[in-house]
Amino acid sequence: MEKSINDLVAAGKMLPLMEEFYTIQGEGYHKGTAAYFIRVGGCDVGCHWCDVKESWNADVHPPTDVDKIIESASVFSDTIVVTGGEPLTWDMTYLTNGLKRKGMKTHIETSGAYKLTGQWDWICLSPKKMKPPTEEVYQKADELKCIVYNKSDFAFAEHQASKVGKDCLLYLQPEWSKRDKIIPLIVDYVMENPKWKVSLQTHKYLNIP
Ligand SMILES: C[S@@+](CC[C@H](N)C(=O)[O-])C[C@H]1O[C@@H](n2cnc3c(N)ncnc32)[C@H](O)[C@@H]1O
Ligand SMILES: Nc1nc2[nH]cc(C(=O)O)c2c(=O)[nH]1
Ligand code: SF4
Ligand SMILES: [Mg+2]
Repeated sequence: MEKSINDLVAAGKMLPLMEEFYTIQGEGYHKGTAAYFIRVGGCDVGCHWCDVKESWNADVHPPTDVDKIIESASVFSDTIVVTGGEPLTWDMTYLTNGLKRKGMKTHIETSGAYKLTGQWDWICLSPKKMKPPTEEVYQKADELKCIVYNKSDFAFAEHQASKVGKDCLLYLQPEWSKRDKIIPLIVDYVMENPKWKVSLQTHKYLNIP
């Protein structure tokens, strides 16, 4: 029994599901768009400021039938955001094939630290110093969303921006706990470097998930 669940997880037919919720995409280019979020557990990137540390340990999130996840996701809206945890810890092929068959638009929030799997209409790449993205994901990213926690993150963001495709949108997002200090720096930076745009975690201001 144990083994067969592990096999199904390895095949991407079951995933450790942390939560699913219908909300408004709060961040980046699609901010303001109603979307159904699928949050998959498991991440070992280890960002010290991560706002969903409860997602890290996959073992506490029940392996869930991906067919059931697809069924519940397609009820609410046609935009599905897969996040985590780090969704690319797992094989996203089966999940996204199922969502595409239902006519859904598939979006992913990822650090890009692991092999890109799945069929995506929108890839939000949020690179982390601890475990940088794989080379292949840079050219596939639709938006690059760099988190700014301190001044040195601007240089990291510029280096990441040098690796993405020419049409990739560039966002700087303040780390939430440091927002009062960082927002003024981001504002100045974007005015001086207008290829960047500001992204805020607007769902936290709206008091929604
Ligand atoms: C929780 S992560 C999950 C997806 C994936 N592991 C990743 O990091 O992209 C979702 C998004 O929230 C951002 N994020 C996480 N904690 C944050 C914080 N404290 N302040 C601002 N953004 C944060 C991440 O950089 C990422 O863009
Ligand atoms: N509303 C809302 N928008 C989001 N955009 C990215 C999120 C994430 O945690 O991946 C997120 C989230 O947790 N909630
Ligand atoms: S990669 Fe994403 S989920 Fe993992 S620790 Fe960093 S912000 Fe959190
Ligand atoms: Mg979030």
